[in-house]
Amino acid sequence: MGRLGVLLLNLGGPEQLSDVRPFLFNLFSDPEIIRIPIAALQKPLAWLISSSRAKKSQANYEKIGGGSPLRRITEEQARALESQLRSRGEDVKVYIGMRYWHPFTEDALTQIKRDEIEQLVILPLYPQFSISTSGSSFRLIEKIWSENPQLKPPKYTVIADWYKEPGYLQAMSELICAQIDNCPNPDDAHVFFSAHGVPVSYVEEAGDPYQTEIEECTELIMRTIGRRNAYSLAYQSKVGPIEWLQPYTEDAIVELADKGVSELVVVPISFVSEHIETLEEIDIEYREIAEEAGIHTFNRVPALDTNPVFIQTLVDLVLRAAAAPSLDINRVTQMKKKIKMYPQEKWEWGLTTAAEVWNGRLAMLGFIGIVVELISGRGPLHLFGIL
Ligand SMILES: C=CC1=C(C)c2cc3[nH]c(cc4nc(cc5[nH]c(cc1n2)c(C)c5CCC(=O)O)C(CCC(=O)O)=C4C)c(C)c3C=C
Ligand SMILES: [Fe+2]
Repeated sequence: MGRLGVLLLNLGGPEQLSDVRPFLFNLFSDPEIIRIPIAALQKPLAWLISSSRAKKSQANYEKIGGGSPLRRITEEQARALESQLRSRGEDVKVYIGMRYWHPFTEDALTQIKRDEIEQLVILPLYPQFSISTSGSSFRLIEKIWSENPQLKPPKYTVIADWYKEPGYLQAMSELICAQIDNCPNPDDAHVFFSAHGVPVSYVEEAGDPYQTEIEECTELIMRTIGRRNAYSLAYQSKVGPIEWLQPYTEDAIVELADKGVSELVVVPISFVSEHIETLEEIDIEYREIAEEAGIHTFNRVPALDTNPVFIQTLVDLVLRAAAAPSLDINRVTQMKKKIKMYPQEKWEWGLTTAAEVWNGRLAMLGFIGIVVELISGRGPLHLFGIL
């Protein structure tokens, strides 16, 4: 084997308050995050939404010290993984490719080329696959390589998901058990998984396997724990007016309290590092909701960060992937996404799926117009200088 590279994919986060707005602009410019029916409107809409959300988002980042810890933690994970792999005799370099902030995926791929990496293992730091996370990064890599084919290493393989890995399940179980044992009545503690949500349409229309993988993951973790504690799953961090996966975390907490649950062990499930949604949303907002609802013990399970069992799992994943036949991005995406209606560009006459899609797109345009007017106080035609 020639020189091995590992590319860790992650979302990225603003490092200081002035980064928040451009970070949000990058995020909302991604059609895998917010799907604008007309591509030309993606950037103007991203600008509008990021501008209107920036203040609220900045206030939240301010509460956790003025920025996201994601870059620091991902760098620590990369260093830990690299040193473990090197101690196994591998000639390896680990890179970080963030989707929406520094260090960007584009820069990582350029550096990988410069370093003459011969075999690359692409490893998303998301245990479960979603179109909006790993899927978006895979699509970006494909785009960069198709525009600049010389950046593509001679050999590469992709790890699509890894939530079934025994080491990951073990590490999560140990962290959860420690928090169960910290409860006054450990047997009565309710294990409450909170996953980052996605819009329902991602699952029902675009075929995102995310919900299925999250559900399976919680069951596997509970089986690994092997205790009789009650458990449930809810979805957090909803953005915008459309329906996201339910139940929503804030509602589920109140419902559990109404049913008499008073000791909660809260498990962030879709991400392996501390970030704004653990440090602010769970630790501050949801804790407050729980306390008001009468829950007296709210033990949040820490993220894996550089947990040694977790890092060992990443080592095993990389070595196994490097030794196995290559999986390319298109095959992985096809395997993951059972697309029912997107993209749907070919027009057919009649009551066809294409007609439905275009009806939906036109309805969405009308809806976007209303949102633009609500946010800016001016109609879209005025706003874009058309009237
Ligand atoms: C598996 C994890 C994640 C999924 C799925 C996901 C989907 C998703 N997110 C948004 C909108 C926002 N996400 C934001 C930040 C953010 N999201 C994740 C993870 C997932 N997102 C992370 C790790 C972070 C960064 C955290 C940090 O520490 O900086 C934000 C910005 C923060 C805010 O303003 O609330 C937005 C907005 C959508 C729309 C979506 C699915 C379509
Ligand atoms: Fe998100």
